Amino acid sequence: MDSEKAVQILDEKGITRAITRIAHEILEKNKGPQDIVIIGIKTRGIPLAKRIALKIKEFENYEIPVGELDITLYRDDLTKEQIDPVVNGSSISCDINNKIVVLVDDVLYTGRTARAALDALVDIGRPSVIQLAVLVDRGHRELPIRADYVGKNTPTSKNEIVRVKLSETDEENLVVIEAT
Ligand SMILES: O=P(O)(O)OC[C@H]1O[C@H](OP(=O)(O)OP(=O)(O)O)[C@H](O)[C@@H]1O
Ligand SMILES: O=c1cc[nH]c(=O)[nH]1
Repeated sequence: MDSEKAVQILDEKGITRAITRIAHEILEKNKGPQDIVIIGIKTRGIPLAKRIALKIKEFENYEIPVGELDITLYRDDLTKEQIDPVVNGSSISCDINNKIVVLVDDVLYTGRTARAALDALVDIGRPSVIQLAVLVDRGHRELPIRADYVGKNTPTSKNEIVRVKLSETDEENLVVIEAT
């Protein structure tokens, strides 16, 4: 851990256990893997989405399509001057119309990223249901958003930061809370 003030809340095994549980819960809630599309929100939602899909493949021998969503253009704090039409890193090659879309992100905090993701999704298609899976719910919602699947509920104070590190993006797997 880099910072002396950091407190580890999940190690590599804990992250894997949380992903395994979320994969089981997704299958249970939706009565199997049919018609599910998993979409990761940039940045760390994408590797988490792929890990969940891989678990479902292990359990059910069923390949769930995985997409990538860039919510940058849908942020509610984006000013007109910041809007750059070339910023669109979304990559969703499968049809999401009438599908069960499971959005995946690493941290749920104010809910503003999840809200932006909903806007981005409805511009792409009309899923039958949209669900939300997060590795960590740290509270402090500013919008009426809740997650359907939560790896770990972690009460935090507003002057803390939850930092998720994944081997795909950060070369290690852990979640820490840091004081700012
Ligand atoms: O509920 P919220 O208040 O919106 O906070 C949660 C979001 O904040 C972080 O993203 P960040 O904007 O830092 O981008 P990153 O994922 O690319 O690091 C995190 O990955 C979530 O997407
Ligand atoms: O603590 C936080 C808040 C938002 N996003 C994060 O990744 N961590």
